[in-house]
Formats: sequence, structure tokens, C-alpha cells
Amino acid sequence: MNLREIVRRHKALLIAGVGMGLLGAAATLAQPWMLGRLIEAVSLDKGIAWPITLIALFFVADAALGAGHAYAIGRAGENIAFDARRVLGGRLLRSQVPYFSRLEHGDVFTRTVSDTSVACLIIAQALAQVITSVFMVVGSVVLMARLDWKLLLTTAGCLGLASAIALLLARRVRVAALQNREDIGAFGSGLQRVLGAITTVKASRAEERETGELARLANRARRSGIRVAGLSALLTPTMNVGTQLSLAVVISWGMARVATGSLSPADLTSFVMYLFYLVAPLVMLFMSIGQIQQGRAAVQRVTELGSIPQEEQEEQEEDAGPGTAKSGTSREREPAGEAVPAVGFEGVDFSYQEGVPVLRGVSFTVPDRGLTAIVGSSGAGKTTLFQLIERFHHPDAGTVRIAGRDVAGLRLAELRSMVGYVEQDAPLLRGTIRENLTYANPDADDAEIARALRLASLDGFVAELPDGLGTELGERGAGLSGGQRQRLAIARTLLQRPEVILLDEVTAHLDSDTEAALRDAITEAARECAVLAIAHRLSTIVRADRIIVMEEGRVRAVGTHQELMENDEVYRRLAGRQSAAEGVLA
Ligand SMILES: Nc1ncnc2c1ncn2[C@@H]1O[C@H](COP(=O)(O)OP(=O)(O)OP(=O)(O)O)[C@@H](O)[C@H]1O
Repeated sequence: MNLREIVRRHKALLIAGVGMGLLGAAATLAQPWMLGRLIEAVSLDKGIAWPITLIALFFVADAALGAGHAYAIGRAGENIAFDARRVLGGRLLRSQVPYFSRLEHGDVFTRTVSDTSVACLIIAQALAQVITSVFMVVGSVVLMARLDWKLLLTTAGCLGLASAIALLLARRVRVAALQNREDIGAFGSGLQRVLGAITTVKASRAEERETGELARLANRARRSGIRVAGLSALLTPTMNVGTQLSLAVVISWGMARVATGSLSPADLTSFVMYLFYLVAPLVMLFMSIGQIQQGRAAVQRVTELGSIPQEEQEEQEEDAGPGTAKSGTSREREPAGEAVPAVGFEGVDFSYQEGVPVLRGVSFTVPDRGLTAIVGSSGAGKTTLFQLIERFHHPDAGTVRIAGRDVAGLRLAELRSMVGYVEQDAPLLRGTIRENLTYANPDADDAEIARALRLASLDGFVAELPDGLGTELGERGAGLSGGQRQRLAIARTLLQRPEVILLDEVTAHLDSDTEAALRDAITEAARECAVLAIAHRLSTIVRADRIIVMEEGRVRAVGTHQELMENDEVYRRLAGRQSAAEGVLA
């Protein structure tokens, strides 16, 4: 994501805002000059109607242009923040899973929600402020030089010293601000972590400990925030001291020169007014520089997050690479007549971290119909197989195929429309039951929805709800049990009508009645497509058409329950343990 590019998109409004600011500044600068002429006219007994009218006109123009400037810049800032958030949200959703999973979610929220505000509003407002302030400062200096260059040199000496100190302070504000934003991000991450596990925190009686930890993180943010406030607070007084000093010198020396006649009272009045006009923009200038420094820290954090590698970018790079033509148009299916496996792994090696292999030389095929169970002890690599089919990660070696086509050569949208995935802890999304059901297939009609609900044994539950399919789920609406949530996710996948359904321990949360009903749903779905189910329950496993036994990242054996009971030691042990746990005989 390029923030500069986003700012460029709104340059018309920014330029209009800055333009009004500059015209307003010109109207401000004209007022002391006109006042000098008014004093002259009064002292020389000339007509004063004209200078008074001009002063009034400049005054009104100054006010109107100032308001227009503030509105245009504020609006541009909001537009830029909106664009930055929209682009950032999209980039996070399309990011590559391995990179996204390394991020701290709380920090992602802080960067997306508050850093974007700071970055965009401050950059727009402070940049505009710098331009108008510089104009005011230069304009005042030029006009003051025309009035009296000796008085100007005195002023410059006093104010120059104050300005040098203010610049040093502004630089330190930036360093402190970066630290403060990092501390706020760390607090956000901490809060997110404990709120996401609030029931575990309560059950472990860890409220005190976690409150203490949150307070520690909040206190770090407070301390760095106070540092920013302290350094920023020194900016204005530093400039004020410079102003008061120069004012004292200018007035006393100026009055002495008026007494000797080497300076007119009109010019001294104009000069003192310019001195006041010079200080406000100078203070603004240093404050804006300080704000831009803070904004730069936020820009850096937003840009960093926005540069997260994208799945589409990966596809484009593959498109551009030599000899990597997409099979999206030319289906590289196997010769007609031969049944094409729905899923195929050929010598697949994979590791999440270098040097820690998770899959080693995995090869198996799954026919295009029927239920295939994947069993194995915890950590054997079962879920990882699904992650590779969905192309959330890439194999280090070997090929993963769907319907005979290498997943690496498929468009992501096509691949993911062919595969339905029900995760271990299927999350719900905001909205109604209907919206959750049709999430992967928004065009599904009522008959299809009714069928999916029936297959997932949810029809009775939904019929009893007063609002039926329109029931709101999630934070405010009715909650669902773990099993109901799982069945809703299965119904959602059935509605998608994929070629392959991946089920990751979906029967784990279910009671035996519901599990039996769901087994029937899985059997029915397996008549139309390939179903791959990671399963622990023996009752699901024994019904599978074939079982793949995984052990430490390798395929140990493939066969039916009967065959494996006869031939595979590990499977016999697994089945024995499960049957004891479930109280059924294998
Ligand atoms: N995102 C990840 N980053 C690093 N290592 C991971 C990641 N996900 C899984 N692993 C590791 O890979 C190995 C296989 O994990 P996987 O989830 O595939 O096992 P599994 O057989 O599905 O286990 P379970 O039955 O407990 O769900 C484990 O050792 C796990 O610690």
C-alpha cells in the first residue's frame, strides 16, 4: 500500500484547502499595512473611509477563507483516512496466510484503526499548516524588512534562538511519539489476547494477574504519552519567551526612535502587529513539524502493515514467471476414460519453520466420491494437509492436485470454490443465520437452504426460533452451542456444492444422536463429492470408504477399517483406544 499514492488521489481538495489558506494569510498580512495607512491618514487629516473599508474587507475575507481552509483540509484528511482504511482492510483480507499468522491481532487493530487517523489527519492538516505558516512567516518578515530592517534583525536574533530550541524539541517529539504508538499497540495486543480468552482467564482465577499485566502495558503507554505531551508542551512556551523578549526590545527601542523622529508611529504600530502575526505561525510551524514527526511514525506503521505480501501478488508473479502458464483455461486433466482423483498428494514435503519438517514425502489419492477418513495422533500433520489443499501454504517439495490439477497452477478463487472447508472451531460471522448459511454461495435459493439445513440436522432448531433464518447471531443475538455452530458450518459448505469437502474433526463437539444424524449427512454428501474427514471418533472412522493413517508427517497406511485392523499395528492401537473411550466395540 502506498500512502503517498492515496494522498495524491485527494490532491485537488488539498490544493483548494491550501489555496484558501494562502489567500487568507495574504488578507491577514494586508491588515497591519492598512492599519499603518489609517494611522497616517488620521495624523495627516486625510480621508479615512477608504482604509477602513479595505481593512473591513480584508478582515471578512480572512475569516471566510480561514473557515474554508479548515473545512477543505479536514475533509481531505477524512477522505484519505477512509481510503487508507479501505485499502488496508482489503490487503489484510487478501494477505498470504503465513505472513498474516505472524501478526499480533491487537497491533493490527491499532495500526488499522488509530494509526490511520493519526497518519492521515495529521499529515493533511499539518502539511497544509506548514505551507500557510511558512507563507505567513516569510510574508511578515518581508513586510517587516520594508518597514525597518534594524528592528527586524533584533527580532530575528530573539526569535531565532527560540526557533532553534523548538526545532530540537520537535525532533525529540518524533522519537517519543514512535515509542508511544508502539506502546499503545502492545497494550491493544495484550487486551485482545485476554479478551479472546476471557472464560479461560476467569476459570483460572487469573483476573488479578491479567489486570496487573494490562495495567503494566497501559502504564508504559502512559509514560511514553506523557513524554510526548511534555516535549510538545515545551514548544509553545519556548516560542512565547522569544516573542516576549523581542516585543520588549522592539517596543522600547522603537519608542526611543519614534521620540527622535527616525521612525514613524504608524510604522512602529504596523511592525509590532507583524511581530504578533509572525509568532503565531512560527509556533504553528514548529507544532506542525512536531505533529508531522508524530504522523510519520504512524505512517511508517501503516505502510509497514500495508506492505504485507498478497495472495494476488503471488499469482501475478507466477503468471509473469517463465513456463508457469495457468491451467485456469487449459485443464490439464488426465486422459479421458481414467477416473481422476479428487485429491492427490505426490511426494509432498512441508515445514512451517525451516528445519522442522511437518510433512515428509506424503503421497495418496482420494477418489471423486466417497468418504475418506484421516486418522493419526495429535500433531501428525492432518490439518496441515488441508491447509495445503486450500493453498494457505505451499509445499516445499511435491505436488498437491485437485481434480487432477496442480493447486499451484489454479486461480485461488477457482480452487477455493472447488473446495469446502469446515474448520475445527468453525467461526460464525456477523449477521443472520441465513447470511451465515449462504456466505460461500449468496445465490442459494430457499429449497437448497432447506435441504442443507435438513442434511446438517439443523432444520428442527431453526424452525423453533421465532425469527427462523432471520435470527441474528453473534454478539447481540442468540448464541449457538459448539455443535450447532459446527453443523451450521457444514450446512454452509454443503450449500457451496464443492467438489471436495474437508472436515476437520467436525463431530468432536456433538452428542451421539446429533453425530449419528451428521454421519448420515456426510454419507449423503459423499455420494455427490469427495469428503475428506479428519476424525477421532471410531463411529465416523469405521464408516469411511478408506482410511489414511498419518504418523509423524508420513502416510503410514491406507485401507478400510477391516484391512487396517488386520494389518496395521498403529491403527489397531488407535482404534482400540477410541473404542474404549467411546464404549463401542470396533
Ligand atoms: N502455523 C503454524 N506454525 C508453526 N507450526 C505449526 C503451525 N501449525 C501447525 N504447526 C505444527 O505442525 C505440526 C502438525 O500440526 P497439525 O495441526 O497439522 O497436526 P494435526 O495432526 O492436525 O493435530 P491435531 O489432531 O492435534 O489437530 C504440529 O507439530 C504443529 O505444532
